Amino acid sequence: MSNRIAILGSGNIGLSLAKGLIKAEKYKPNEVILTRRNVAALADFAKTGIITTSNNLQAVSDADIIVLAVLPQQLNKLLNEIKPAIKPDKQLFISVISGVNCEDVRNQLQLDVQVVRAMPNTAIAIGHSMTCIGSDTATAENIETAKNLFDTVGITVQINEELMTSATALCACGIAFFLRSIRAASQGGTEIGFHAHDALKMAAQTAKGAADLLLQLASHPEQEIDKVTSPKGCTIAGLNEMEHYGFSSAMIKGIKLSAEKAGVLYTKES
Ligand SMILES: NC(=O)C1=CN([C@@H]2O[C@H](COP(=O)(O)OP(=O)(O)OC[C@H]3O[C@@H](n4cnc5c(N)ncnc54)[C@H](OP(=O)(O)O)[C@@H]3O)[C@@H](O)[C@H]2O)C=CC1
Ligand SMILES: O=C(O)[C@@H]1CCC=N1
Repeated sequence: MSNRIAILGSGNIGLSLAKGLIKAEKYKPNEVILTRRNVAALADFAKTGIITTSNNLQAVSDADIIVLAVLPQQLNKLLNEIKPAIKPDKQLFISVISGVNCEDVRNQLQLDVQVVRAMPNTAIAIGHSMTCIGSDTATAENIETAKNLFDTVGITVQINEELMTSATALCACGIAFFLRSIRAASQGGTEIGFHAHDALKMAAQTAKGAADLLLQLASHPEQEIDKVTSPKGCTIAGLNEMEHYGFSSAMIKGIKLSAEKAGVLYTKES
């Protein structure tokens, strides 16, 4: 079998993954197979040498790593379709689908396939994903294979499979939460005098600096905040006003609700 990866379901996250893997030179374009039913929507990718098809069976036959990247409610139909082409001893399944356990995939297929779950975010397209990896029965070698793959497109951590829905909320949905925070900051910036595009750039770079302070210095947010809040100053005034309006509480409640929702996205009967 050739060194090929098939991504079944080339929507937002499937395409982001493909872009990231090719950018990182983990795969050549002709080693990546993208599928979706409306294959015409992949025409731009086909022009770059990536294999695009609506034939999931053929894609599975031709690949040794198969990424499941359809919506939870689309999964069972897809698994029923690809079952005849699966070689359980020779292929690794990586599922990025929220709310679907490795066991759910095996039960639907009625095959003892190797499944690793991965929860990336859309920053995978530029090599900056936070990806959580987990499995129940996959071999250490296959978990390592999945980890190596996602290591090329960001940072990975291995977690217990039970925490995958929490990882979905914190990291996969999380990127949207931080993007919304940056948009809100830029809107504030526009109210106080900056043109929108300048305000957005200033807010985004400020957010990047905040994240890098934590990642590079391994410090705690409050440690870094204490360095900014001069006594009787304007930072503490702004921060406290935000807290009066429930800033931290809103983020915590949003993440909790996302995690609850992530746990019920898939129904076995779908
Ligand atoms: N978006 C994100 O940031 C993240 C999403 N996820 C998970 O990834 C999965 C996909 O999400 P997302 O990319 O946002 O969703 P999208 O709707 O953007 O992508 C799903 C894709 O699957 C395709 N598809 C549906 N049925 C089939 C089929 N039978 N065969 C082949 N392709 C099919 C659809 O195209 P067509 O209709 O043309 O077939 C569509 O392009 C979800 O399970 C989600 O939980 C995980 C982490 C992050
Ligand atoms: O919103 C969703 O359901 C998907 C899962 C994680 C990110 N997007």
